[in-house]
Amino acid sequence: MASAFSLHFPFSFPSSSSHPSFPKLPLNPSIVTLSATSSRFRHVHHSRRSRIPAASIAVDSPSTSKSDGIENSPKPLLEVKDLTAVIAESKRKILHGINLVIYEGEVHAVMGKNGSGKSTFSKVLAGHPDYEVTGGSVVFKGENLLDMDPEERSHAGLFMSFQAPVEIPGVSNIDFLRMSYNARRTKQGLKELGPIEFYGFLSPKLAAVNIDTSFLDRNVNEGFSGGEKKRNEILQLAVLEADMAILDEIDSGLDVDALQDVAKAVNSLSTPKNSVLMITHYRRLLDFIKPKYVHIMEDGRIIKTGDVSLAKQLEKEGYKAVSAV
Ligand SMILES: Nc1ncnc2c1ncn2[C@@H]1O[C@H](COP(=O)(O)OP(=O)(O)OP(=O)(O)O)[C@@H](O)[C@H]1O
Repeated sequence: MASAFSLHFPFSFPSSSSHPSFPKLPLNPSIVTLSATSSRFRHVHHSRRSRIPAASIAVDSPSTSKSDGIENSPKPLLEVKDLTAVIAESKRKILHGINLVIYEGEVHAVMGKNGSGKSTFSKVLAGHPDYEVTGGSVVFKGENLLDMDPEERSHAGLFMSFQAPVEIPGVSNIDFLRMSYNARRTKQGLKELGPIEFYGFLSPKLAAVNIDTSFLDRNVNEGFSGGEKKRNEILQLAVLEADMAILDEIDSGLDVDALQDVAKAVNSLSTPKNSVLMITHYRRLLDFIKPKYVHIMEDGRIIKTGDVSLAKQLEKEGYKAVSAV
């Protein structure tokens, strides 16, 4: 389902980054929207401030290859256990118990029929206020993600790219990127970068994503084509150096060249420490960004996990070949 974040965008931002009333800047436009609407979300979780130790989560799925106890072996980055969620307004149950563990350095893909709950899953991870978590747990970098508001999730290193990136009238792309970047640096106890230093940091990233410098002075996503918005999302990801990128249909609406650019940029950001969870309908994306695991979602659950051959089977035989019903 297409995200309606842009329709709900409630802020009217000042036209300049130097405006004094712009104190808390979340780390991407989607998160801006989420933060602005997250009071209901906070209610749902009653601000439980418990920190669930990672060790308490043991998910038995093919994607949960256990750490071998060697000091430098990959650590789990995201651990989702029996996650259930409903639509806040109607209480309709959408997620029926998701189990998934993603280790550092891993790329996972989630595929599934329209309406199977893929976007809902990603939005629940982002803390979208349209959904209430009704059960289960999500641990990110050893901390209880469900206790964090959307902005905190973003500061913690979670990046979400949504199907329909939001537009932010009155805020230039470069101001937005710099403020977002500095907000995370501040959280990390690092000194903010001034405009010139930031431009030096940004320039190679523009080249990697193949975005023209003229996009920096335009308002965030305003008037951008679908493909330009997706590239811009990846530019944000590159700037924020997130630990975990959740990319919801990053391939939709992209021409072949744009798809390759975006994929190349995502791949260039990959390190042994960060991970990607991508939602897609098409195997062609997996030719460019190669996942270690492909998960099939059906009716709000992961019903099957395999490697990329699962996506090939889907393409040939359709979802009936893997359906649980
Ligand atoms: N905010 C909402 N309000 C009402 N219904 C919703 C909302 N969010 C999700 N749904 C419903 O939940 C179900 C799962 O939607 P979701 O967008 O997660 O599916 P999806 O697997 O991402 O689909 P697609 O492949 O078409 O993008 C759908 O029936 C959808 O209509």
